[in-house]
Amino acid sequence: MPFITAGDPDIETTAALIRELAAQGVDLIEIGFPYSDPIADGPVIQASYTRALERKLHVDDIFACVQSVTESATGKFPNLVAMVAYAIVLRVGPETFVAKAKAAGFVGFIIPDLPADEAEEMTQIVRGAGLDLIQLIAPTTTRERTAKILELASGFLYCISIAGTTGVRDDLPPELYEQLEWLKTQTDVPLAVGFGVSRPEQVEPLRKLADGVIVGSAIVRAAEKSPAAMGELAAAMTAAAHGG
Ligand SMILES: O=P(O)(O)OC[C@@H](O)[C@@H](O)c1c[nH]c2ccccc12
Repeated sequence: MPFITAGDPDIETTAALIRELAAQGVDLIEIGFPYSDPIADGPVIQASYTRALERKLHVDDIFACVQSVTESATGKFPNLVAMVAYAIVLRVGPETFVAKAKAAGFVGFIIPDLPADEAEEMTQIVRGAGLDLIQLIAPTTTRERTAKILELASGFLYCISIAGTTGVRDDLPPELYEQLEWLKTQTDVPLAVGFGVSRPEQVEPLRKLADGVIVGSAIVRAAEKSPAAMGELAAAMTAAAHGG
C-alpha cells in the first residue's frame, strides 16, 4: 500500500502516479492531503507537503483529480484512502468532506490526529456513508487503549512499526512482531504495517504476521526521481507482499 502526497509537485503528476501505481497492481493507495502542520511526518513527507502547498493546492482540487482518475479507470482498481489532518476535515465540515470524498471514489480515511476516544462522531459519519475510518496503533499503545481502538476499527488497522516519525529505516524493531502476533488474537480486522518500510526484504518476515505494508517515504522519494522509478519500487514491494 503506497502513500503519495496529492499535488506533489502538481496535481497532474498525482493523477499520473495513481494510474502508474494501479498499473503495478498495488492493493490500496494512501493519498496524503498536504498540511502545513504535519503530524508524525518525517523530512521526506514534510518536504513533499511543502512542494504541494507551494502551488496553493485546494482540497477540491484533490477530489477533482481523484474523481477524474477513478471515473476513467477500467478493470480492477486499488482502493483509495485519504490521509488527512482532522483540521482539514473540520474546515470543510465532516459531513461535506466525507460526501465529497465518497463521490470522488475514496473508500476510507486515515486521520492520524483524531484519537479513538474522540472519533465516535466521525466514525458514525464515515460508516453512514459506507466507508471506513482506519484506526492507528502505535508501539506505545496500551492494551486497554487497544481495546477501544479495536472497537472502532474497520477496513484495516494501521500498525505503526516504530515510535517516532515517518521515514525509511534499516530495521524494524523485534517488539513489532510480538505486537502483531498478539493483535491477531484480538481482531479479525486486517493488519497493515507502516513507518520505516522501504525494501522487499523487510516485507518477507511480515508476510505471516500482517496483511499489508504501507510504504510512504520511499515511494515519495522514488516519485521525485520519476514516475517509472516509483512504479518499479511499487512493483517490487507488491511482489514481496504477495509472496513473489
Ligand atoms: O514514510 P514511511 O515511513 O514509509 O511511513 C508511511 C507514512 O509515510 C504514511 O502512511 C503517512 C504519511 N503521513 C502520515 C502521518 C501519520 C501516519 C502515517 C503517515
